[in-house]
Amino acid sequence: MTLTQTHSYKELNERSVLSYLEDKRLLTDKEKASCKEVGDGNLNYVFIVKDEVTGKTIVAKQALPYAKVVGESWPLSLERARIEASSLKHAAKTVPDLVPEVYGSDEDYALTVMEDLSDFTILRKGLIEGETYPHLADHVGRFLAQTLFSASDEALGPVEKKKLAKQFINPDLCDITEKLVFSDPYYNADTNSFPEELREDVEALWQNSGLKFEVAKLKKKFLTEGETLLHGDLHTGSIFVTNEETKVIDPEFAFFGPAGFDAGAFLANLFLNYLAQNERQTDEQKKQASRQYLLKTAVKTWEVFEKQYRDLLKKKGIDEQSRTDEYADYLLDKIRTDAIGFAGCKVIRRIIGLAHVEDVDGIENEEGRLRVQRKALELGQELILKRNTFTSISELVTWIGGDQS
Ligand SMILES: Nc1ncnc2c1ncn2[C@@H]1O[C@H](COP(=O)(O)OP(=O)(O)O)[C@@H](O)[C@H]1O
Ligand SMILES: CSC[C@H]1O[C@H](OP(=O)(O)O)[C@H](O)[C@@H]1O
Repeated sequence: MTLTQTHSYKELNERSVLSYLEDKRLLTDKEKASCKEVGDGNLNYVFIVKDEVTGKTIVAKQALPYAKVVGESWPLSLERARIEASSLKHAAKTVPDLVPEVYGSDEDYALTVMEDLSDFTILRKGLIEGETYPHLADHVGRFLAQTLFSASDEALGPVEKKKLAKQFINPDLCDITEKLVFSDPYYNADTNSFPEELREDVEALWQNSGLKFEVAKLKKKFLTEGETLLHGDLHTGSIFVTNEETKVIDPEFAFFGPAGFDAGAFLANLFLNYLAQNERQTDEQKKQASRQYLLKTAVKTWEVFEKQYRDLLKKKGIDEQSRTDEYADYLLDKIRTDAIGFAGCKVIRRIIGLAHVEDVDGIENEEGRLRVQRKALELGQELILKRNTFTSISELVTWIGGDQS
């Protein structure tokens, strides 16, 4: 549903969002409702609203005209709210069970009203606690296969694909990724944030011209290869989980980019948690169990993705060229190699760049935290430099398990 657009943008708060929702008939009576802002992300407000008359809860997410984490000095287009709502609706066509239902969106207010997932846990938080989720790999593998295939040239044909791509031109948010993932961590940028103790390691990375050349190639892919519609920021803070279900949220970075980017982001965040568990978990058995789970999840996610993507190409590929086994081999090799390289960039940005992850930064023991940060920098660089040498994610994970203990 498109909510009637008769107003200009206003930043909402816990009171005014209730008036707004009552006005749009998404709430019975604002006097019999409660609201809490719970946004812990870098960019937006997230209001959880309870209608005390019906007992139902909904979520209203509003984009701010600037990056919340930085402040008004970093202006950002409100377009991202439309892109997020459109992306969720697009994903719902193929994986309705893996995204929150969108009840309405309002472009003027940069607002999306959606299903409340408060009964779920943010995957990053669960993994930090050493939790495991039996269906996660199946669900994320299916999410990747279905969403990446459904917007590709092979599924839509070039004309329909370009028409869809027009709706997901996302310059501001792509610019954030271009800077924070592919540029700033590789020189002495103001946005960077790392402890002084890491300076030597970071400066060595800045001196590594071979590495920087490979990052430049990966950045070029991100800038120019509009293969399919991406989530654009598929880290473990963008995934809600229970033991049975998985929901992918927060696709405001969606755009047409290289197909390996989302898998790379997901793998990078599993690997960061894997490294962090070494210092977080004191019980040796539990440590091994959770680390094994993380590596197995990486492998299984890829296997599910690859099998389903191959099936989709074969059954739904638009022309004969895209239905051959040779073409599937070629495409999946490319996606895997790119994904490993992007994973490396995503690991490095979380150590050197502006936005860090709780998995690592939340390690209380400073020496332990620095050990993990150094391991992550090593791993990130190896992923980028060796991305062409791995013939499967299973081979990559075996190497990580043996080398990066
Ligand atoms: N549909 C939802 N149901 C319940 N909580 C949500 C929902 N969407 C977001 N949240 C909460 O808000 C937080 C920030 O949401 P997110 O979409 O990641 O915002 P941002 O774009 O600012 O990163 C999430 O970590 C989660 O705690
Ligand atoms: C200035 S935005 C930094 C960072 O935040 C985004 O993540 P999220 O919205 O999930 O908090 C994205 O990863 C950006 O690179």
